[in-house]
Amino acid sequence: MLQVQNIEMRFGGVQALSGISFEVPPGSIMAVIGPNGAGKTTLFNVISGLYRPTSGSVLWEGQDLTRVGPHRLAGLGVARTFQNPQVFEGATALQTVQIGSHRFAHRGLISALFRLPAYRREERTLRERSLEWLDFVGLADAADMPAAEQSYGAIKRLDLARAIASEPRLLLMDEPAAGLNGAETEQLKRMIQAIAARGITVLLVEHDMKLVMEISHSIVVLNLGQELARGTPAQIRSNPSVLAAYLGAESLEAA
Ligand SMILES: Nc1ncnc2c1ncn2[C@@H]1O[C@H](COP(=O)(O)OP(=O)(O)OP(=O)(O)O)[C@@H](O)[C@H]1O
Repeated sequence: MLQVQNIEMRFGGVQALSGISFEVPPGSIMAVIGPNGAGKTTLFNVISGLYRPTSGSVLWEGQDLTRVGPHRLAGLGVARTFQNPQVFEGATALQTVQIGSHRFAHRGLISALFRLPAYRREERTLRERSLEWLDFVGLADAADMPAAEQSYGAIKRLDLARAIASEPRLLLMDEPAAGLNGAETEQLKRMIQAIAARGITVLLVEHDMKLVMEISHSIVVLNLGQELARGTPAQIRSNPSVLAAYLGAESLEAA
């Protein structure tokens, strides 16, 4: 269970977030939405350990993520994707995904240097697992191609495969649909649903209202750093203050 508890974030005189609390039950999909400047990115950065909040905590399986720092997330079963993922120059698609699974590598330097059988076995298993995740995001054919030469949409899918390869129990997604076309967003929707169906908890920050309405079990609407509304897609869609004041009837009706 992810529990966001009374988060407050101040940047100098700017109150970016105040009194933000919600829970995400295991295996469910929760979306954070809101107009520009609402505080979504700030909240995402707090939950993913990038920002230390002014006050409040983010509990994941009893651990406070605001105290551990982003580099320790994988060890706690937490992974994140990026709005604009960077890939290593010269790395293949498969190698990019393997970066995600490397935390499962137990063999040390000596066995790597001498390529001992146990090391080779482990390498083969990690490679096979990474190939499975590449296949999951529809990129099996690109395994040995340079990651950097993939399309923007494919690099985002690669980033998702990298995150999932660490076998997280919680997946944080920063604007997964940004920059994707309709077909790619539809594919993303099925992937997120498949991920949640495996029992992985998903929290996403997203602007694409159609996607949010279709996949979320629960939605938090932020405005000016505060919670404006929270509920199921149907509740949010018919919430007059959300509709009228912040998202605009058009974008919700289109969803
Ligand atoms: N590092 C920072 N220093 C000062 N103010 C900041 C900082 N980061 C965010 N803010 C302010 O906090 C508020 C919330 O910004 P945030 O980027 O979290 O909103 P958002 O909902 O993600 O917006 P968008 O949809 O445009 O990405 C804004 O007023 C912003 O100017």
